[in-house]
Amino acid sequence: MSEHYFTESPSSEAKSRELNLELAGRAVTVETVSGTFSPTRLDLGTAVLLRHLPQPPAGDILDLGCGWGPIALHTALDAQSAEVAVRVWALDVNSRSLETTAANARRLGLETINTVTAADVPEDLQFAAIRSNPPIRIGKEALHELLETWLPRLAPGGQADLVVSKNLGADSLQKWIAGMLGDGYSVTRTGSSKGFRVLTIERG
Ligand SMILES: C[S@@+](CC[C@H](N)C(=O)[O-])C[C@H]1O[C@@H](n2cnc3c(N)ncnc32)[C@H](O)[C@@H]1O
Repeated sequence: MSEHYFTESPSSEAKSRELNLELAGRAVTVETVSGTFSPTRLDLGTAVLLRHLPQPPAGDILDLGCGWGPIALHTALDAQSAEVAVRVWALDVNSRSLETTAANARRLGLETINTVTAADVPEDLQFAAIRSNPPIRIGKEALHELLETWLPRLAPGGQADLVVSKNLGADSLQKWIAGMLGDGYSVTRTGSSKGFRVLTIERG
């Protein structure tokens, strides 16, 4: 049986490859590996999100479900160019994803990226920004649990940006997030491109 990209410890043979792409306006070469999400190219939804993201705010930024790291790498590169002090928490359940993101951060000399599992994140830490192409395929219940865990950890004034395929329920997810977070947050669709929605959550 083939493994899911969200397997904690992939057992299939790890086949690495290099991808040349542009992140935060810079031509870079990164490593990807089989057994992680979208190892052959930058995912289309992630590309939509990266084009949409504002300059990162200073502080702690969460890449929720980092895969091989495109969102964390883009954020750290963008912060470096703008001379904004960030600490990027690249979080995943998949050990191979975490190793690959860490290798990519080293390759690009980005010391602001911290690769972590949920247990490594201090309980009282709040995030100035949360960025994610969330793992819709883990199922509705698990996805809701994941978002319920992390979205309330936005700091006051913080902003989360999520990209979700329209066909995979972006509009109903937007309503569910608004209901789950309640007063004190706004949840709006701020982008729509190539079948993907960007949902932006702001904490007042
Ligand atoms: C759609 S992929 C996006 C990967 C990467 N950010 C990208 O844009 O290419 C979602 C990621 O979430 C991870 N994931 C699944 N369940 C998770 C959980 N409970 N906690 C953290 N990450 C999880 C998966 O392993 C996967 O890497």
